[in-house]
Amino acid sequence: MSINITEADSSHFIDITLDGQPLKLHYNDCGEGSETVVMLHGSGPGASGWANFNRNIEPLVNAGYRVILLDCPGWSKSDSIVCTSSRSDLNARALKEVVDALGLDKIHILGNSMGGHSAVAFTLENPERVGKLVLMGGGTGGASLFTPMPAEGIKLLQGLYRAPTIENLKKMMSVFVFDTGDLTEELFQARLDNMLKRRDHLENFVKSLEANPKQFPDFSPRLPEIKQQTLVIWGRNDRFVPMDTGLRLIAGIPNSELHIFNQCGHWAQWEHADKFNRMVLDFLQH
Ligand SMILES: O=C(O)/C=C/C(=O)/C=C/C=C(\O)C(=O)O
Repeated sequence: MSINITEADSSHFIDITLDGQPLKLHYNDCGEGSETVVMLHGSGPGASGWANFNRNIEPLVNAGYRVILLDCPGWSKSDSIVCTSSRSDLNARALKEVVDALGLDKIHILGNSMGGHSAVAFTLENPERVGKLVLMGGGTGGASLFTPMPAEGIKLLQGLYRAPTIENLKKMMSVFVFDTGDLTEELFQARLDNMLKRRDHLENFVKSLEANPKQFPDFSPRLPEIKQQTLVIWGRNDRFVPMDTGLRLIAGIPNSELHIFNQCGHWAQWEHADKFNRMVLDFLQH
C-alpha cells in the first residue's frame, strides 16, 4: 500500500540549544517504524530535506521505516546561523540535540553532500547512536586527486549565494545533474522562491565562508574509526564533489562499499531515484 505523504502534513519544529544558542529547527517526520532513517541535505542555496529527498521518502516509509528530514541550521525553515568553524561538526551537534529530544537511541543516516560530511562527523562523535550509513556525493572534505578545487559546481554554488538570480540558479543546476531534461521552470521557480524567502540564510552562508572558507574538514585520517556498515553512492559525472572522494571514503571506512552511477551528477538520489531507493532498502534490510 502506498502512503501519500505531503510536506505540510509531515512538517514539525523543534527547539534546541546549540553551543549555548537557542535555535528552532524544522524537520519533516514521515511514517512510523522501529527503525529511523535521518536524511541530511546538501549545502546549496534553497536546499532543504524535502527538496533533496522527496523522491526517496515513500519507499522507505512503505518498507516500515520512520523517515526524518532535518533542515540544518541556516537552511529552509530552520533558524539562521553563522558558522565560523566546521559546518560538518556544527550540523552533527544540532542532529545530536534533535535525536536526544526525539528520544531516538539509534538512527541510520543518509547524507547528501554536506549531509554526508555531517553524517560522518556525527558518527565519529556518537558511534553508539548510529546504525548504518549511506553517503551520497559527500562524507568528507578535502582535495580531489584529479579535479582542481574548488570544483566548478562549488564555484557556481558560492556565486549563487552572493548573487541569487534565476540566471545564476540555472547555471548552477545545469552543472548539478547529468541530464538537465528534468529541470523544469517550475522547479527553478520553486527553488528561487525558497532561496529568496530566507535572504538571511544566503547572507549568513557568505559570512560563514568569509570567516572560514574550509567549512567541511577532511576526515580522512579518522575514517578507520567508523565501524558502521556504510554504503557510498556517487555520480560519475559529479562536478560538485568529485567522485574520487568516494574512493577515499571506502579506502578509509573498513566496512564500506561504493556504487557509482554512470550518467549521473551530484544528486544520485534524485537522478536515479528508483534504483537508488532499491539499493538503499536492500542495504538497510540485509
Ligand atoms: O562543498 C562541499 O563539499 C559540499 C557541497 C554541497 O553540499 C552541495 C550540495 C548542494 C545541494 O544538495 C543542493 O541541493 O543545492
